[in-house]
Amino acid sequence: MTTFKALTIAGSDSGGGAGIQADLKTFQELGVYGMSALTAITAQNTLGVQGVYPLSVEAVKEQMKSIADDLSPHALKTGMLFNAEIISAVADAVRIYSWEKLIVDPVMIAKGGVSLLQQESVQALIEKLIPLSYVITPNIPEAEVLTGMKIVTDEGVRKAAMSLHNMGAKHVVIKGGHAAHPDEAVDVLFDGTDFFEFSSPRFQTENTHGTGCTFAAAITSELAKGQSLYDSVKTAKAFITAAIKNELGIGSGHGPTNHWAYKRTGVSV
Ligand SMILES: Nc1ncnc2c1ncn2[C@@H]1O[C@H](COP(=O)(O)OP(=O)(O)O)[C@@H](O)[C@H]1O
Ligand SMILES: Cc1ncc(COP(=O)(O)OP(=O)(O)O)c(N)n1
Repeated sequence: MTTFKALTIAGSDSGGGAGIQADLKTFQELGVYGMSALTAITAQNTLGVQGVYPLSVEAVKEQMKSIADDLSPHALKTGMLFNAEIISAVADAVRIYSWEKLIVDPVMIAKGGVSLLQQESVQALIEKLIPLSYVITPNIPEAEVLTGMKIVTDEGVRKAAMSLHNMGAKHVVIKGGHAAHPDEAVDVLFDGTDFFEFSSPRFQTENTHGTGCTFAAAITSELAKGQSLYDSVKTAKAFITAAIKNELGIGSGHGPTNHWAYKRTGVSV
């Protein structure tokens, strides 16, 4: 039996709802062996981010080398990368180690407004990492920063997806958590030719901390297992919908999602 392996290159969320912790919980729930290369440590809880401590680029490089030397991943995702030096090191590693199926979740700002990516590093993301990506998974504000477009309509989402594809991303998934639809949360996949929509009811809840990380990690897990991108996004949408719907209700701010829910309850969308 093959053991499918996935790697997350991201920051630590001490509160366990987002970042590396969300990614590893998702990999585990979806039956994939999870590995991590930490880029930064955040002191964080459901109330916000209290501290950000980036690791040295050498520390990030060494973790990636250790993994490459022994435990080659079937797919990998990036989350919080924090600065241009780390972005460059990750892009180099993807090329040097011939890592395929790179999912770039272009994390920029945490819910409370704290920056998880230095503003001047956006260009490095565009020039170095996006062209290597198999899928990029921005939310709407991230897609706006990357494309320079203001996105207010469904047509705007599609134009931004085309623009990200033109930047070199093989596929684009624009997440709809921040869209204007009052009743639905709609994510849009663009494969360079066609658009596909994945929709769920929009839940009225404050407990959506880490939804973006979890959704991208679920796509990564399914791609690691060899599923098609369409099926991977479909499963990821069901996973995140179950995780939001069955909220844990912990913490007094924006609570984390429920990573157990998909396997325990199952949700088909
Ligand atoms: N209130 C909600 N109800 C249902 N699904 C949601 C809700 N908020 C976000 N989602 C879903 O969670 C995933 C992450 O979306 P989004 O919130 O846009 O990302 P991010 O956490 O990066 O800002 C997407 O699949 C989105 O459709
Ligand atoms: C360490 C770390 N990485 C990423 C995030 C952002 O997570 P996201 O899934 O976009 O969720 P919110 O921050 O919007 O709740 C993070 N907060 N911390």
